[in-house]
Amino acid sequence: MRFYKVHGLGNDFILVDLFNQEWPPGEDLPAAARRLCHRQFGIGADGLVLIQPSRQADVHMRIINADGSEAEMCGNAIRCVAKYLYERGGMHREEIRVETGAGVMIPRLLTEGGKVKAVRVDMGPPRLERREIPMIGPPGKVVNEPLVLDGQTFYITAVSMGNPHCVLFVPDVEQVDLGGLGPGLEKHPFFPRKTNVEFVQVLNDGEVKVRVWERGAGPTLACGTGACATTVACVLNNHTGRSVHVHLPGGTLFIEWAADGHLYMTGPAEEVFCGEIPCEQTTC
Ligand SMILES: N[C@@H](CCC[C@H](N)C(=O)O)C(=O)O
Repeated sequence: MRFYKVHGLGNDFILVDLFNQEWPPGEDLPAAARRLCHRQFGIGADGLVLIQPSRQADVHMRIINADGSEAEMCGNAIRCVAKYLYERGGMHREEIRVETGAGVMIPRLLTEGGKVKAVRVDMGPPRLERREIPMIGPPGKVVNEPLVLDGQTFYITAVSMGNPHCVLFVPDVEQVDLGGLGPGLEKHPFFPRKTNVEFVQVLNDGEVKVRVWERGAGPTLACGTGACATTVACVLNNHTGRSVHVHLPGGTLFIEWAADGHLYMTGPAEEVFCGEIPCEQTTC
């Protein structure tokens, strides 16, 4: 099977195009993702991304986290998918419709001299009702609400961008014990489908610094849906305006929560190398 190694600000993926090759019949997808994403025993990645035919859009994108769980949506992967389709998939047009577990998203290629410089994605509206996150508790939005973990109280804002996010504001992201707090918050009983976690330091009205603990992948260098959820949380807590530069360990995403209620994410996408996975190695 041919694959492409791609990343968005260091959030890296193994991209497999299933338009012209078949996923081996009977091959267990979660187990294959765990093996292929392994940093020492596999190719190494935060997730496995499959591109398949779709009935409602140009393509269907599936994202399997490094632990084998399937996510509804991935912001960094969708930019990589759009760039791949433009450059290698014969979809040489500005807008591509991508079906995801969170609905149809629309990436727009920003080109210069025929080369993709960045991708701007219509990420749709955020979902804020508690049951839509999903999160346990009474109806309503979850804005700056207390959550207790190991006897410590955190104030969280919950946002779904199709996938769940728990946003916490901190004075200094560098002081956060990501490996200590991340897993406990990800698997907190309040979140029946677990959650991604963003620690956010507000720099000014239009800039924040973020460190992410991703559901199913652990600490990553960037998270597109996380940057969108962060912007929404910032606005709901009166910390920033609606256009925010989100600085992540791997680089910066520009997020706008527009008047139409949709989030628009702009950032780069890179292809690093391609290769082939011998059939027997996809069997775990
Ligand atoms: N890195 C992604 C999100 C990937 C999925 C996430 N780990 C989940 O399980 O929801 C992004 O850029 O949005």
